[in-house]
Amino acid sequence: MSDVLEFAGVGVRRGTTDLLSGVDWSVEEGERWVVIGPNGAGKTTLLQLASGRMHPTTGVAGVLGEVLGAVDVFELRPRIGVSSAAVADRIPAEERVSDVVVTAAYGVVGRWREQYDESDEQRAAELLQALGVAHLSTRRFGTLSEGERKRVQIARALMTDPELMLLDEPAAGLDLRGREDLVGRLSVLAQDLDAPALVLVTHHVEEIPPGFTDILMLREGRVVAAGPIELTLTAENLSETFGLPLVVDRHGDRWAARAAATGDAAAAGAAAGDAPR
Ligand SMILES: Nc1ncnc2c1ncn2[C@@H]1O[C@H](COP(=O)(O)OP(=O)(O)OP(=O)(O)O)[C@@H](O)[C@H]1O
Repeated sequence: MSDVLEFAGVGVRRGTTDLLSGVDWSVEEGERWVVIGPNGAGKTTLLQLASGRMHPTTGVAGVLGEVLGAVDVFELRPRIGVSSAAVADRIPAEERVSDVVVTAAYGVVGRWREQYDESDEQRAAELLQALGVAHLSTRRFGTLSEGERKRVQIARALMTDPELMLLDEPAAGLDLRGREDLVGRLSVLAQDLDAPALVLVTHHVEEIPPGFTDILMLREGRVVAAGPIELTLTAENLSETFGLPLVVDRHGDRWAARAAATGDAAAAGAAAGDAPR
C-alpha cells in the first residue's frame, strides 16, 4: 500500500447519484498532487475521503497506511492538515490570529481556557512568519482580507505537523496579487523536503504552484488522467476534463489554459467532442 493514499476502485454513491466511480489513485510520500476538474466533478468528495471524513461506498480507500472503515478516524484525522472554506467557516470571527493557529495543536477552533505550551506558541509564530502574516498575529480573524485568511488557514493546517496536507481551492476568491503571493508560498512549501505530502484542488491550471509533481484530472466522478504533470497536463486531457476545446501553454514553471481558437480547435476539439457528457 502507498504510504499516503491508495485508492482502488473507489466509488461514492448518494441515492442514485455516483459522486465518484472507479477511482484508482496512489499518492506517495514526498509527492505534491494537483486535483483539477470542473464544478461538480467530485474533487471535494475526493478530499473528504482523503481526510477520513467520508467512507467509500465501493472499493478500498487507504489513507496513511490505514483502510477507511477499519480504522478509528478520530486517530487518523489529526495526522492530516486541511485548508478549506468549510474549515474557515468554523473559525470564530473574533478569534485572534495567533490563536487560530495554535488551537490546531489541540484539534479545536476557538480558544477557551486551554493552556498552551510555549513551544506551541513558538511554532505558531514561526508558521505565521513563514506564511508572511506574522504582523497580523494579534488581529481578529474576521478582520483579515480573504488572502490573509487563506495564509493563516494554511499555517493552522501545518501546525500539527501533518503527514498529509489537503488544500481545497486555496486561491479561490483572491485577486491577482493575492493569487500570485499564495502560489509563490505554496511553491516554497512544495519544494521543502520536510513538508508533508500535498494535495491541492483547483479549477485553474494558472494556480498550479511550481514544485507540484503530479496531477489527477476528474470529470463527472471519473478519472480522465493521472500522473506526472509534464506528461499528463496536455490540451487533449484538459479538453476532455472540462468538455471544451482548450489550448495549454507552459511558461517556464507555470501553466496557462484558454479556449482553443478556430485555428487550433482541431488539436483539442476532438478530445472535448468525444468526451463523455
Ligand atoms: N449528499 C449528496 N447527495 C447527492 N449529490 C451530492 C451530494 N453531495 C454532493 N453531491 C453532488 O456530487 C457532485 C460532486 O460534488 P463535489 O462537491 O465533490 O464536486 P467538486 O468537484 O468539488 O465541485 P466544485 O468545483 O463545484 O466545488 C456534485 O454534482 C454535487 O452536487
